[in-house]
Amino acid sequence: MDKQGSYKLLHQLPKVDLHVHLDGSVKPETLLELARERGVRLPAACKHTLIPFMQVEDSCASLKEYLSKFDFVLPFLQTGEAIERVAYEIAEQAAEHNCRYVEVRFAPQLHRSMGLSAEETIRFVLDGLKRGERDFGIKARAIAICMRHHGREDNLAVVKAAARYVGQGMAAVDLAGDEASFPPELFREVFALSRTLGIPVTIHAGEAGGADNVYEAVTHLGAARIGHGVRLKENPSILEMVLERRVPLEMCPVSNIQTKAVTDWNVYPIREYFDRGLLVTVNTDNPIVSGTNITKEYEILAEKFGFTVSELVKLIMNGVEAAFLEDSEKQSLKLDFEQQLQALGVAY
Ligand SMILES: O=c1[nH]cnc2c1ncn2[C@@H]1O[C@H](CO)[C@@H](O)[C@H]1O
Ligand SMILES: [Zn+2]
Repeated sequence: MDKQGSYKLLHQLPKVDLHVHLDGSVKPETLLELARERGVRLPAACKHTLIPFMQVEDSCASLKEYLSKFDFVLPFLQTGEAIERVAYEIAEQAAEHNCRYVEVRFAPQLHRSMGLSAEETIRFVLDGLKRGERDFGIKARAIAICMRHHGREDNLAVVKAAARYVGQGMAAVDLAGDEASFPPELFREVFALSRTLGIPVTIHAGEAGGADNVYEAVTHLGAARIGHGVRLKENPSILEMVLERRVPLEMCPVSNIQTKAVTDWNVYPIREYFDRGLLVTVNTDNPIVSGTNITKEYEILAEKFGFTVSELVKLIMNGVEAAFLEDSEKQSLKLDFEQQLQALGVAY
């Protein structure tokens, strides 16, 4: 199939995105409006010239440098209206790529400088996602993030607030931020609370830290999924454990190259993981910061790693399987995907 034909098919395939950050997905045109409403002048006046301030450069040397990009947008994501809108627009952006199910993650404590409580931030994000579900015909859930550089109290408060919204659109809790400086063992108490309160856990691990962090996340923090897990290959016995326990990996190819989780595409282990039978899923992480979208992620995998259409569909269905959804909801999502694949004439 030619390049255009294959992009078209990848675009049409029903997809999921299990790992997308709210503050990494703000459209430049939206940021311009949010700044105007607040009476703040941005360093660029149109969406094209604003992009370089929001998007990471090819020269990005580390996760830490990548994370500095978020400082630019966060000041404008401090009101209920702003975060409701951005959540809604993520549902819209997902639907534009036939992404039928999306789990949007955000850190409540990063949206409180104008007085919102953690619970209020959650309510506004859930409202935006529900409005998006109605208007764009997709399914959306939220994940609340604890930040590695935040204190124990702040993170415990996130878990408590999130647990109150389980069953109302809140799917799980996560740990994000600077992995190299804050290893997962510092957060045992925080995620013990999530187990007590019965909210599922996913942890960013094996991105800016080694495979040991994946081990810690699964065995001590109770992670049911791992964000990225790129560096899992550094320890074959930990890889074996992840395989045996069938812990899905939320891989985000474009972001993983930018943050230097690996040095280059030729050592990106996604093909190796897939062939070993790991439950690899494909996600965007931060569409605007990374300059990506879910179709592009699959296109890169087809181009660089020779994934066939049926292998790409397997990756997609891994994502459906790994979704933080009730069994009955997952079954109906599966059915929806099978019908769409059949209509596209794609074998599954
Ligand atoms: O790939 C990542 N690894 C670790 N942390 C991340 C990544 N992408 C975004 N964030 C962090 O999560 C916060 C809440 O969404 C963002 O502000 C950013 O600091
Ligand atoms: Zn992430």
